Amino acid sequence: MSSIQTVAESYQQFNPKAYLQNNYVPPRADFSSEDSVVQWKLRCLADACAKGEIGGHTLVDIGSGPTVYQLLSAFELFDEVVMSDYLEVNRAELRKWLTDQPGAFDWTPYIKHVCMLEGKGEAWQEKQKRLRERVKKVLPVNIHQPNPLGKEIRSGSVDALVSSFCLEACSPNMEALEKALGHITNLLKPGGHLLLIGALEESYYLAGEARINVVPVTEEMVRNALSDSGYTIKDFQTYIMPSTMKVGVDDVNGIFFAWAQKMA
Ligand SMILES: O=S(=O)(c1ccc2c(c1)CN[C@@H](CF)C2)N1CCSCC1
Repeated sequence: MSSIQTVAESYQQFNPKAYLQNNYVPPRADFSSEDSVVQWKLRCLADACAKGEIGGHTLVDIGSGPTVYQLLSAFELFDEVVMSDYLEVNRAELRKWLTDQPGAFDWTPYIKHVCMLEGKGEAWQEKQKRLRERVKKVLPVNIHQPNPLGKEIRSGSVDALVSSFCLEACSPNMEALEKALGHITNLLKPGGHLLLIGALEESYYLAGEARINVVPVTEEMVRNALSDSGYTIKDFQTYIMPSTMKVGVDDVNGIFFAWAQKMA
């Protein structure tokens, strides 16, 4: 069995609800503190999207998981958004929220915070409604395939990518991570943008019964991988996870945010 197959096996036990509870409610989702990781991450995304350099027709979110918050700033800049995940349980969780079904995760605090950051005085319900309308597809994805989204999305056709906690959490080793980065980069038009978020120096995380191995990466490793894949790095920020947010669900030491542009 290949090491990629081993990764796929470990994800069969993945529980989206447990993952959401571990990471997206307090203390990690603490909106009361400016120093919290949730405020830092939403600010990184909002600032990059406010520069006026990112935009176009199609935005693809690679490895969405069961979360939508990563798109709250970027989606406004595109006509269509495609979300994706390897697991049907995650795609189902996304569709539950996108169609406002009972039991869907409540992203309201995140939507309200991004509306505040954008400072347009917009009602959060309006942004929520627009995001739900803008997401046109929720597709299966496999980053270890040369065409991660199959025939649905052609190489060189995508204006921008977002990807959060995916590459390092779905690859057996750094070599496979770098190949996977190359696969998703092929989806981008030359000059297209990548907003990449991930865990620093994390070796595992828990999601219910699942214990997932993670490739521990440093800032330097991520910078080198992006450069080797033909990107110019436009911004790179790191957040050191405070002890109050180390709650036993993983051994993450920090979070990185990278804004990179595919060289023409
Ligand atoms: O940085 S988080 O605490 C976070 C969010 C998700 C994850 C981790 C950390 C670390 N392990 C990852 C394994 F894939 C998942 N965060 C949660 C609040 S919103 C911003 C992101």
